[in-house]
Amino acid sequence: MAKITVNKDLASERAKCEFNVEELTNYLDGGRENTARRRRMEDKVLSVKELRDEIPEEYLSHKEKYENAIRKAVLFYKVQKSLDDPNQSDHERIRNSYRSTITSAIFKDNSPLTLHIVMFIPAIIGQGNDEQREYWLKRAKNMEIIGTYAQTELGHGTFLRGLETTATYDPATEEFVLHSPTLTAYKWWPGGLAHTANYCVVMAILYTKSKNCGIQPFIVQIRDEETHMPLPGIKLGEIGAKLGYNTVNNGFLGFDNHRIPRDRMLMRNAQVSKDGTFTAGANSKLTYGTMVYVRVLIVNNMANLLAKAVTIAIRYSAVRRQSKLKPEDPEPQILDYVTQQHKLFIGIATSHAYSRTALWLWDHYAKVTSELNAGKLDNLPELHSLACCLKVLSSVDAAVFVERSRLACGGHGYMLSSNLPQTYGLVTPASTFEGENTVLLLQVARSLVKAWQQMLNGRQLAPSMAYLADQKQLDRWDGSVNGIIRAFQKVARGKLAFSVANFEKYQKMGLSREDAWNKASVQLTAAAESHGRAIVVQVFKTETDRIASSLSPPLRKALDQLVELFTLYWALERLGDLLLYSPLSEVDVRDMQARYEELLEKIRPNAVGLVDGFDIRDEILNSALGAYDGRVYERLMEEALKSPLNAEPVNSSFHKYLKPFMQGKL
Ligand SMILES: CCCCC/C=C\C/C=C\C/C=C\C/C=C\C/C=C\CC/C=C/C(=O)SCCNC(=O)CCNC(=O)[C@H](O)C(C)(C)COP(=O)(O)OP(=O)(O)OC[C@H]1O[C@@H](n2cnc3c(N)ncnc32)[C@H](O)[C@@H]1OP(=O)(O)O
Ligand SMILES: Cc1cc2nc3c(=O)[nH]c(=O)nc-3n(C[C@H](O)[C@H](O)[C@H](O)COP(=O)(O)OP(=O)(O)OC[C@H]3O[C@@H](n4cnc5c(N)ncnc54)[C@H](O)[C@@H]3O)c2cc1C
Repeated sequence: MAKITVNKDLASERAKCEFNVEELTNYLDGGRENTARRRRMEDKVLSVKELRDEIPEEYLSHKEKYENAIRKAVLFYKVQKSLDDPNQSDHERIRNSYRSTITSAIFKDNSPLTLHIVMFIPAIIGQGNDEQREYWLKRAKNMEIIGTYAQTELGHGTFLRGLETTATYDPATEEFVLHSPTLTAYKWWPGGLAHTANYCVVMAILYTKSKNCGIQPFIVQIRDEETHMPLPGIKLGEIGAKLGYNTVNNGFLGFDNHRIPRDRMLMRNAQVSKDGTFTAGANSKLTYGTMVYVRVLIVNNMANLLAKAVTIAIRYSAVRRQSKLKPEDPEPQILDYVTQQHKLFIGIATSHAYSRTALWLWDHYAKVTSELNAGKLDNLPELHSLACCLKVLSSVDAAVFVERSRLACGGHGYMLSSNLPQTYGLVTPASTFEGENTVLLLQVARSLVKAWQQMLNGRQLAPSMAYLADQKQLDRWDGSVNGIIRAFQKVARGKLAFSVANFEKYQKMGLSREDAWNKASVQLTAAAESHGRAIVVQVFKTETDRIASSLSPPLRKALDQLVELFTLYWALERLGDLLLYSPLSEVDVRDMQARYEELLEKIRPNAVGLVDGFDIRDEILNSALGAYDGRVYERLMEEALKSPLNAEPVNSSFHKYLKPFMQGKL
């Protein structure tokens, strides 16, 4: 194997690291064996030469990008399938894949098969009855059919009860008639819908016996299995170029009285019998289950994407030298500027916070799902609320800290060859998809207001909200991490109390419940956000304490520093709230600021080790700035030379336009 020459600054950073990087990687993977398994899988995928791009994706046309993505998606799927362990349960498979970022080595802008894996298959699992699962899952898992999840319409994404696509049952033929009565009823957005999928799960308003029976899922064939032509009564196309996700093939779909057999309604929850009788499910919101599942997965996806961005930015900051700290000294590494540490170390801590939270949430999701399967629905509302608030916080924080990582790389962060803009393109839509963030915060607020009323009635609260009933005053600020967590809970409680009071006040003033809710909604969403912050900080601390207890002291210390940094960062960001709702004094604030700065200094020697610990290979980072060897300038030039404009010394436009223009002939 060729010896790698590592940039000397990066090499000396690695020499400084106080803990064993491999131990950190094993900790993140959940054990040495998991690290080994992940690496074996990466080796195997990366050994397939055809999965690499010869021409960087960004220089392909829109159509070429899609065709290239499909070529790779098919090959990638086959390689992955050959590595699949059939003895793993779905729960284990997903948990074990939480640290896998290998998809990024193949697609800078995501795969056109994403929705098949992430939503079509899970929708069949969650919404199909046993018979339907038996038939459709086999076909979907073998890739005999490719599907997507078609819910959003041109006119409605958030408000599901406002969807316009109808599925009207015709007992004479025992069929549903799918119809898009208006332009705004067209399905719009589903990934893979345009030219990839031949089936989809369509969410439509069911009408039977002339009654609206709410939104139900239908499995609908949209293209011929042989020719791939759209079926009669189906209008299909692609929605066009976007900020990111350009290889995901998002599409539109309209129905012109398209008929499907009765057994294509996914009937795990609600059913329509042959004569058109509708039987409702135990809870109509079980129909929304696929979204809950993806919201849970998004938390982890955000942690991984942020780990990528911050790895690139930290390594670059160790290599990049700029300006002067002291006139007599050489230019320092930009990582020595405390402002740079302030921009980036929080990204490392945040990725850790959400990867721990994501695993905790996934286990909680699996527990509640098995209860739901046994007909016990009590914990569904809390799961919905948790999935909403953690999806919101993880997507917001990831977008902010990925963009901050990009800005921290100066001009070079603007280059696509840094892979930071594309990474931002992958995180930012997560604030919109699977439930727009404000809307989800309002769902969380709704559950908090309900909990508040339950508390006043002396009823027990769900575990994640139990702190609301804690009436004890926080009479002394002790500044410890646990003390700050309690203070965050007091903030959430105080903001909730304030918004409930306002909500009630507006109603007493004569506003309807709905108008009062709308008027109080800025405060309500703020309370929901604070509730989420309190949960993330607490889960990060307790899960780190629980899992890291057996680690070596130096690694344990480094992880504790990240927990403390994360806690202090948010305390300082939310000073106004803490001053309002906790016994924080000016002296305490100054103390926290000093501790925060000390922490930056303590983390500084470990910064490169911490991102090396994420163990994200160069092929996955796909970045001229972030590669392990730190050959930043050489890679930037190598990538620049790949620009098609550099293939010839004079471009033909010179002769056609510039020269005549400059000579006054045009
Ligand atoms: C099988 C193998 C899989 C392997 C996978 C492994 C790895 C995958 C690898 C990588 C991928 C990882 C992660 C994924 C990353 C990226 C994702 C990729 C692509 C994303 C593509 C995007 C897809 C989409 O966006 S799909 C469309 C999503 N759309 C939405 O989310 C719409 C949002 N709107 C709503 O949810 C609802 O309209 C609403 C806002 C909740 C309101 O609904 P409504 O009916 O009006 O209810 P309300 O009246 O407000 O409330 C009534 C009552 O119901 C309760 N409620 C609401 N929702 C739920 C729910 N979901 N569950 C339970 N309860 C719910 C609500 O609280 C209220 O209760 P109350 O009356 O008691 O107060
Ligand atoms: C990259 C990407 C991929 C997607 N993939 C899919 C897919 O595969 N399948 C699919 O079905 N959909 C998909 N979607 C669609 C996505 O789920 C919707 O965009 C999302 O649910 C938001 O709906 P909307 O676009 O209608 O926004 P809107 O609901 O119109 O939101 C616009 C604004 O109105 C505000 N607003 C709306 N309702 C309220 C309210 N009740 N209270 C306060 N404010 C409100 C929002 O906060 C926001 O500021 C995808 C979207 C993106 C960006």
